[in-house]
Amino acid sequence: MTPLTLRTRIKICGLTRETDIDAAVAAGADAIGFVLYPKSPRAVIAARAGELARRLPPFVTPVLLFVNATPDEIATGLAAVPHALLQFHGDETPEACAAPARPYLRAARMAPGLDLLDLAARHPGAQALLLDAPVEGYGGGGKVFDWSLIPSVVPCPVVLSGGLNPANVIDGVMHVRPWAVDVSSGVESAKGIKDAALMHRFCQAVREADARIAAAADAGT
Ligand SMILES: O=C(O)c1ccccc1NCC(=O)[C@H](O)[C@H](O)COP(=O)(O)O
Repeated sequence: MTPLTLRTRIKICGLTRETDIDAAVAAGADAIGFVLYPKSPRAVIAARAGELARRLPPFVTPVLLFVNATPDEIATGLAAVPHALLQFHGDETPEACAAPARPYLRAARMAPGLDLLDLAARHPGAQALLLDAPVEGYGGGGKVFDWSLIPSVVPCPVVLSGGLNPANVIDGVMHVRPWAVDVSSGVESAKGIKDAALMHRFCQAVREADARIAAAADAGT
């Protein structure tokens, strides 16, 4: 998807506790997602996202995830976490995603028939497309989608998501070569409760995939 990446970025999503933030950062996460969708079992309110985001060190990006939120709800989230990247995970139109005039990720539910190139064209302002499995409740369902649905060339960075875990993320990175990976369920002990050991293993597995890709490039294969 993306030209050879030396280091696949890692986003861990759906954190609700300080201890999980610390463990995710220690494991090597580049971005931390806060779910501002009240129907999610991982939901936090904006003020809580602000508290948790203040714990992040420099160069670890907070991401605010919305599902069909109102402009007021998005503004409230941004007031609490002013430097956040936005993630739109619902049925938002391109105009709604662009309206806050902030960098954003557009989630795509990867079902047969989805035209990813058309989606990318309709979201010229998206920093990346986040490819997720189609699940009930919009996301965070821990389901893997068929990676062969991804076109060989996508004209923007791709975040591979949906059912990743320490056991399958090497395959995912090597198959898709995404700019970044995103995980929630696969590093949890319960919904919204992250497991430090699983986060560590997940990040190590991504680094292993990067090393294998670099070795293959060196070998000219
Ligand atoms: O986490 C949720 O509950 C959620 C609810 C509604 C929309 C999106 C949601 N989460 C999205 C994510 O956590 C990730 O961006 C991604 O989909 C990975 O989820 P998972 O398959 O659980 O690893």
